[in-house]
Amino acid sequence: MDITPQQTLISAANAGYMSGFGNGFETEALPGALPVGRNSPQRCAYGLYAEQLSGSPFTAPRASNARSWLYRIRPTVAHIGRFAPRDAGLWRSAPCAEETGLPIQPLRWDPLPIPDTGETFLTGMRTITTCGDVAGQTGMAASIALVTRSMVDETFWNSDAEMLVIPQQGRLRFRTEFGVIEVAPGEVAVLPRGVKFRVELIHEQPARAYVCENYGGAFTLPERGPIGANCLANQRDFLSPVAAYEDVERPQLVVVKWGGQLWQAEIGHSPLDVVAWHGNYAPHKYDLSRFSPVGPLLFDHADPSIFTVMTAPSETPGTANIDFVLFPERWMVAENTFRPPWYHMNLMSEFMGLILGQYDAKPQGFVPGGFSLHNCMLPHGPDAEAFEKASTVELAPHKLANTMAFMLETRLPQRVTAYAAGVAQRQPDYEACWSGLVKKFDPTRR
Ligand SMILES: O=C(O)Cc1cc(O)ccc1O
Ligand SMILES: [Fe+2]
Repeated sequence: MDITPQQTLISAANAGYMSGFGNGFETEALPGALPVGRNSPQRCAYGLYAEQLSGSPFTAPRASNARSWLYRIRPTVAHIGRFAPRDAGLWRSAPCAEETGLPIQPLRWDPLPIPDTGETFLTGMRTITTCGDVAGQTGMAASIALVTRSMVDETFWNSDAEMLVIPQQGRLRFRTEFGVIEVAPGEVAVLPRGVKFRVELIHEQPARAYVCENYGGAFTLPERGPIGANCLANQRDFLSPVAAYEDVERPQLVVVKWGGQLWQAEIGHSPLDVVAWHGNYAPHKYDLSRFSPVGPLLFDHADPSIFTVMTAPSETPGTANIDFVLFPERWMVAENTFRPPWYHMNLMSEFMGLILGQYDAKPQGFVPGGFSLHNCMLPHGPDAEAFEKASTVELAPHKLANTMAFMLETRLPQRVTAYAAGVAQRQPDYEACWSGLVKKFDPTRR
């Protein structure tokens, strides 16, 4: 693990992970820093302050109750000065009813280019869609982060949302108050609401990442139903970091997203000062290649919900605020079946991205780093080329290799930002991909 010259990392254990989704972890960077058998001793070891971070109401049912205890050099109240508003650039939050002039239609974009300017994870955020309302703790935003430089002497927390980061190019290091997480394309990181972090590039290679802000209840693993205890995303493959802290005294910027706006304050020390922590509210990462897909073994195309990696439920059973769905490498074996996605319209609103390779329903035009939006009750499905091929090909077992697409599916219609509507990478003629679907009907031929 690299230590940038600006950092003064005191603890040695800064690149380790602990396994398990939502486990009750405990980890300490100095021996004996964690109190034993209690949370709030009269005096903590090493002169640390005890602080609780609650990701759910105290009274939430056990299955969704999330909190951690942090033992830190200074409590968070000592990490904030007087906050002043900060320009959010192209970062937007719901409700965001910008005038776009776009008619309703499926939309698709080419990858946004990595800029020449120095952009951090915060300044490089470009929001594409929003839905719901941050103040109502419902809905989400889909953004692309274009990162060309590391954050230095700057930390951030998001009071509005849990953040799911899906790198597509370049690697990212999240120095969080819980420890260090590194992710590469093919992996994802989840930063729970309120967790402080700084984002660095690895070897200063620029990065492009899809970012989902979940304004609602936290992502969890989907129920497995008849699938049983194994396959899909397995608990043990989710990794949370071991404790690592900075004892740094120099000017720092603290940036907070709160109420759909950015705020910043200057302080004199690093807020990433947690020496030990325990609990089940913590950032984590997941390697998408660990997802074990389950699908139709004989005929037909199952609903894409079989590929749900994580789900953020709403109050209505089975109606997710967000489903994070992966279309991974897999064998296609169904007999006498049109194997790609069927044509359909849907209550849910679908934002899709492509991490690598090619997506079977859209062999052309949907390229790695690109994204599409199939909104509530708007038609979509395979393009004409995919239809032609899939309805004439000889059906042998076939491996869909070199492919990794994902979908953020939300119950709420997504609104496109003015930036995304106007950006040069929006494909003005996306719907033309279906224009070759000509009438084949012939009542005299079965
Ligand atoms: O390609 C898409 O748009 C996503 C999608 C995948 C699938 O397997 C079924 C329906 C669907 O919309
Ligand atoms: Fe769909």
